[in-house]
Amino acid sequence: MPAERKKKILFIINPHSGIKSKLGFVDLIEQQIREDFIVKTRLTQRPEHATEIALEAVESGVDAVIAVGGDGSVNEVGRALIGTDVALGIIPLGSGNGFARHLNIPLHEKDALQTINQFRTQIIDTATINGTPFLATAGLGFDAQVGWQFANHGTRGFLSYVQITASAFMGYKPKTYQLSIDGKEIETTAFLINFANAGQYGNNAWIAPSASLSDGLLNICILDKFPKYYVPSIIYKLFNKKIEKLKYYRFLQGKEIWVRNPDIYHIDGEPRGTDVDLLIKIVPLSLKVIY
Ligand SMILES: Nc1ncnc2c1ncn2[C@@H]1O[C@H](COP(=O)(O)OP(=O)(O)OP(=O)(O)O)[C@@H](O)[C@H]1O
Repeated sequence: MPAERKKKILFIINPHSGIKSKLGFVDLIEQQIREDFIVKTRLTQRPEHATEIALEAVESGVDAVIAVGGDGSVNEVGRALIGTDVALGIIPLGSGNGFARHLNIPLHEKDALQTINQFRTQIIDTATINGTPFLATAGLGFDAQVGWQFANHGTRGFLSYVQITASAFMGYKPKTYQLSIDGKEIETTAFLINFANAGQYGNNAWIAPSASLSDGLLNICILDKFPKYYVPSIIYKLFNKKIEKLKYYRFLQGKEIWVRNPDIYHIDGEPRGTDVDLLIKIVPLSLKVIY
């Protein structure tokens, strides 16, 4: 009987993500990944580089590309794999790691590497915003504000998120948005609006606890204007998967959403600006992931 073909996997390491050093990670891969895989590793040299490397890897016939980093890295690798049979693996070494946490991928590197050895896969939905793919969440309002400030902050990691969220909150004013969700028009003044494929921002802040990666729908989460004394309750509910019980929160579900000229937004935590309307669409069952 012919021996089973060895699977080819490429690790793409973002040295800039999170606060943990990636020095020594290549050695750890060599120690931990079983010999029945053919393994290569590459380091990114700049933003978007991971997408270029992953596209080349797809062309060369790999079985999986593993993003070593946070949600930004997962997005950059994942977008090259959408619609192919190549699996996305994740070693969560970012600041928030929201997508990996939603998939229950262990946060400890050695344990996360075991998920690659096991190579269990599932097919999930992804989404696009004006054609650019996202995997976990995209958002407007306060979400986008935090995304901008975090991208321009000198240091990464959870504590930087806490600092930035607190400073962005001071003086933040809710805005009015016009949306069309599967043809239904809505005008609303909101603190933030999140389009959730996966359930959390990262660091276990669950903005959409009931979001599913395989239901063919996005959760459109709206946090209305709220009095300041509600902040402790919002934080508690966000980190305990109870935000859907908050009276200033509501969510709808949809497949295709238009947003009229929102100014700034984020895609998987990475900030973007726009002067055109946004079209956000679910792409059902479009990406194979190792979980
Ligand atoms: N070599 C590099 N130098 C500078 N920036 C890079 C490099 N490679 C990738 N990047 C950029 O680093 C940014 C942050 O990466 P990533 O999102 O993985 O980590 P994080 O922001 O710390 O974690 P999380 O998104 O989970 O909070 C991304 O925008 C990515 O484009």
